[in-house]
Amino acid sequence: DCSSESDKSKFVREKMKTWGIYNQIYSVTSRTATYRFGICSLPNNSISNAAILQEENNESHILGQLDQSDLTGTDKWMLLTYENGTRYVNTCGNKTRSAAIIFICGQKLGDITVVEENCNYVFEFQLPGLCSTVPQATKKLSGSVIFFIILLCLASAYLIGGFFYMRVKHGARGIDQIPNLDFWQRIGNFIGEKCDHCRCCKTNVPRTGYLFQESGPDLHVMDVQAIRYQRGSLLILDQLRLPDETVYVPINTIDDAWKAIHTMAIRGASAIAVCGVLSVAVELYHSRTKFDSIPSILQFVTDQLNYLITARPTAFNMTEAAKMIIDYLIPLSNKQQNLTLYINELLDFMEQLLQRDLDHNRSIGQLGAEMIHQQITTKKKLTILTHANTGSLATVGFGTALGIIRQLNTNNLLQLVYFTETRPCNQGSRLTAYELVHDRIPHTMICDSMAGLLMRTQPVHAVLVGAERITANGDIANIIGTYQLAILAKQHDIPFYVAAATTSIDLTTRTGSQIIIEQRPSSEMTSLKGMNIAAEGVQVWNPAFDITPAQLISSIITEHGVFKPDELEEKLLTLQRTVKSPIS
Ligand SMILES: CSC[C@@H](O)[C@@H](O)C(=O)COP(=O)(O)O
Repeated sequence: DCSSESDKSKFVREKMKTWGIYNQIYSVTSRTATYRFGICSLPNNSISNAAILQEENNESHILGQLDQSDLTGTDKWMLLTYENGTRYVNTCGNKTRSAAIIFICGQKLGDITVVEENCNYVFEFQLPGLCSTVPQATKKLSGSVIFFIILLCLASAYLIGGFFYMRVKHGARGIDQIPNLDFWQRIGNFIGEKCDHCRCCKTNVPRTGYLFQESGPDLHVMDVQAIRYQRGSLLILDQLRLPDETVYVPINTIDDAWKAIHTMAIRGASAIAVCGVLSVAVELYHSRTKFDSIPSILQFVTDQLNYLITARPTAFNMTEAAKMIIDYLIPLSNKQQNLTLYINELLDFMEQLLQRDLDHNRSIGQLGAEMIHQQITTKKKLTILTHANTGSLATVGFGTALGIIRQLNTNNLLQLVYFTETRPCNQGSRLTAYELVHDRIPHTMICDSMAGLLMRTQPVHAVLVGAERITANGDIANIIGTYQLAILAKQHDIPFYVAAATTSIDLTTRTGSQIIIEQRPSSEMTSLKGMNIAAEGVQVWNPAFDITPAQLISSIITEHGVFKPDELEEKLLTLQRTVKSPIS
């Protein structure tokens, strides 16, 4: 029996009796020895008073005496020690052997681990009775906890299910994967009054961001955006960093815009025009108090718009937008004498360009998809070849030629779109690829030099490109490589379509030969991402655009209809006579 009669030892002894280990004998074998011990009892009645016996190499040692025990603990832990065992000889300081049994919470009753067996002996003894003392059955959940758990499960199911639905069905990425994002933003009022993609905006705020879905066309917030604007602030997606990084950079001044257009951080005829005009709007808005007269504003706006045209002169859209704004301003200068109202009206007018471009592209998409579907008689879905980037990144949204491809895909008429990588600046492999992957449109990329073989060996139902400028006779200037595609299309009897808004049509220039072709730096050809890919000192020629003559073009698809190149001038003049508003 354990001899101590302290209160603690009595308490522990009673507990041990309850759990059925009191007076029991146990054994454990380590790598070097076997230990037999009794819990407050003798493991071997023939060796009197020996509470723990160690058997090692045919020798037996007593590790502690029964009448030299101590028993202590609480209901979470217990400790049984024995002392005054066999004395060590010439080791461990010649002291007597002693041992401790630590009782710990564990599910296997009587499972013993030898923790220490060098001079001192320590054992761990698993005891389920030392684990939680609260019986499971008494842990009842309250009604509100159950309700909360159900709510949590439903919310998780909604979030996880919604997340996958948005991702898989709609191709959503980033924050757009949150189900009903629009709704939560609106009820949570998470976006303030000057918000750019919510429906909570006050209705008297001009529709300056093209993401205002309620009143504008249903351009989805997930569409790639080249331009983000609200009054006083303009951001562009830096296309030089695509597809590696999606970074929006602020355009605070007209100079910022000129540089962004010139370096092609923003490119595409429509996007250039909108970015240029909105940079004037932003600078005008921030410096509005500095103007002291209406003629000074008129002068400022005219000069700046003309300056912006020089950033990339081949594209006509910037010239057209500049002319339209100046044509609007001159009569307004006579009509409106209040400086603040004059500036506000001007800003409203410039901001309408966003919506106009989007409307144009939507119409081009629909008219183009219809026309191609009617003209190309095949039972199969269509395979289209396109060049450069003419999508959301080249415009305010949706795109011109790529807009038609989007529409064909939506109408389930598209089998595949081939697109060229578009050397030297890779607008195809960097930008068109980015949009096609984003929109999950079936696609295959080719090098520019593969177009001939492709048309000869694979079914290609149409070639579809955009335009930087269309002259009165129906010639077009477009990104370099367009001309050779038109010749190849002719050779292989494939229709060659051009998609462009009427804002790209320049009736003041008669033929393509009069168009000034922008020359780009040679580094665009000799290096890639700052790495040399051509021999040092090589001489290069790098025209950004080429001219495709009207006779190689099957049709030109505009927002007002599909025209043959030779009927374009007459149709446009008729339209200009009938359309009243300069923004149409
Ligand atoms: C609005 S898309 C029409 C053109 O801008 C497009 O085809 C094009 O040529 C773009 O050229 P880029 O040199 O990338 O500005």
